[in-house]
Amino acid sequence: AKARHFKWEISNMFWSPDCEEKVVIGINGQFPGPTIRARAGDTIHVELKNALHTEGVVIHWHGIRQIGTPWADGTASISQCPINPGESFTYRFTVDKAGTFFYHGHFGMQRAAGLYGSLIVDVAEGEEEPFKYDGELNLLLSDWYHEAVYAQAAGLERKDDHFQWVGEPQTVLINGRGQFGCTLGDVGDFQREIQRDAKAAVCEDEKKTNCSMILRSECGPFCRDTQCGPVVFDVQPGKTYRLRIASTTSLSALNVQVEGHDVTVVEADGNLVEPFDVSNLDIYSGESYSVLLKTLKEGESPYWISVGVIGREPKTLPALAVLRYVAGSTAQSSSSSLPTTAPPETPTWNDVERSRDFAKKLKARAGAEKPMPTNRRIDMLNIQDMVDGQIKWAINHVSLELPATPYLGAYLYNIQDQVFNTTVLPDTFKSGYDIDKPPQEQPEGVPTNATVVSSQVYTFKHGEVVDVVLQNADMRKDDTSESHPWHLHGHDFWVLGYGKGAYSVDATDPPLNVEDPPLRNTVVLFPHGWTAIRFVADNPGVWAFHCHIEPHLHMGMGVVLAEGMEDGKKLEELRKKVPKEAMMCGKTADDAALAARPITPATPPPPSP
Ligand SMILES: O=C1O[C@H]([C@@H](O)CO)C(O)=C1O
Repeated sequence: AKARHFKWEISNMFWSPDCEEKVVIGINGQFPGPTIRARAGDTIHVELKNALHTEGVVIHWHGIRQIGTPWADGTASISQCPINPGESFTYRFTVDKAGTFFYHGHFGMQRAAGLYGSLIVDVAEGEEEPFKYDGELNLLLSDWYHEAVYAQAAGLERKDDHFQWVGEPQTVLINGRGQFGCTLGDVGDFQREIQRDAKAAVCEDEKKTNCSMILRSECGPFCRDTQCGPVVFDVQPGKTYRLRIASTTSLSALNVQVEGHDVTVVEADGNLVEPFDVSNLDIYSGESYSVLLKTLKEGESPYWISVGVIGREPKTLPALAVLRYVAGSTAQSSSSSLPTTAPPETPTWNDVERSRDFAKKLKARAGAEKPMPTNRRIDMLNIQDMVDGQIKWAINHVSLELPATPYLGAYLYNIQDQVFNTTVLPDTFKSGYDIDKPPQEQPEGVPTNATVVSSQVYTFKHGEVVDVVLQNADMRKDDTSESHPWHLHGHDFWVLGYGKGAYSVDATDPPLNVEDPPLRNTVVLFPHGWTAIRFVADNPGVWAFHCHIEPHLHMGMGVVLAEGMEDGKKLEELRKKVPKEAMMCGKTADDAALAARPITPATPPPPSP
């Protein structure tokens, strides 16, 4: 295993992800940030300088479990203090297993501002994947808003009738590239409508070399070498490629299709799955997949890779990339043509049955460890409710509000009650809650508008095996319910099942899958349904578990899990390992400073004459 060192500077910069110039948060002048590539067992050292002038920053390593390094999880207010403008912080953690991951900002809505990149871990030296491939293509998917995240956040916080939802994104991006209001391929009426409304973009410098990729005249041209030029993947015929696909969208659920090619799913969230073939793949924010694609014979024309919105009524054009066949070793093919075919159509956005069927196809790869029996079940009712004039998302009627001091620091210095509300969160919600009614219209006996904003946590003894049943319900509007991708920090979990309506132990049909459930770190909760997962609380730390939709988390849709914090000895060990700079804020600032001070007494001042 190796130590891999990276030096990053994070700053605001002008960029044109979709041909419209805006400000993004970049790393070392790049958007998306640089790809981290490592092998399982390696240690990653990222020395990060915050060159933003007006806000702190943290980076979360999505899907990395941070075993024994909870302070490196990169969640502001939970695992560390934000790194102040001008200051540096070094993340040090082990990537313990192979897989397709990514990293992103986890303070405010910085992920939606473009702070993300890929993190790819290969198997350890000398080890092999149980499948073979000749090459890799990497697709980091995201969505992009023209409105600055500060305006988005402020809109979500407005009171009463002034609440301003972020709406659908302007553009879907593949590897940080997209074309606003414009599509490279021939499209249907709905898409033409969106296109007509939007401004056509032009190549930044048409005379630049390599501007060979002239696209549809009504909205182009786009040069391949501009920031919004389409992604073109060159492939050779008769080979197998591993497509690594990860989604760090702020809002959108996506569906990915490669025209003319079925793919075989082999990995989900860094875990091997029993291979299965699909013609298209759903991916929610926070998820990642690897699929194998077999290329066709020589002389094929180019094909579209299409990434469209599902789950919410789309107002955003599908993103398109090109799969270009090049013969033999002439990788720099002169061919500049786009596919002449119509891009594959995205499945109907609200076909939940189709999406649920896809989700249910995922099973652990044969031979994987089976889950152990559970000790505890927590039901988590997901609702949207009004609190003091603000629209909030809440779990069991508690909407998460993060404290100024990191929870982890509060435990390390034993000052929990100075930092957050220490009343533990309830393991269930009031029986009789009608999930088919909005919170303000609950039947008698069930509290209405009972939601509070709070910093409370769930606590777990080391080694507890915990089932969580996420329960979806009506939003504030009757008969409406949305899908939510839930992401757990610090662990993978088994996905035991998905169901419709209200969860009930007796009526669970089919029963929960404890035979071959897939391990994941993100799972979708479908509209008006439930999702059951199981995890082992064997990684002492304080971890977030939340909806990965950026505006929903901002509206309180998450919970905090304090795990193994009851063991004084373990806490003592942990305290010695945590970099003090991680806790130099809020109520832990003094303790951390004290602990960092050298034992040797300061030199006494010279005696006055
Ligand atoms: O949190 C949300 O708010 C809006 C809507 O419910 C209120 O305008 C929406 O679609 C969300 O997902």
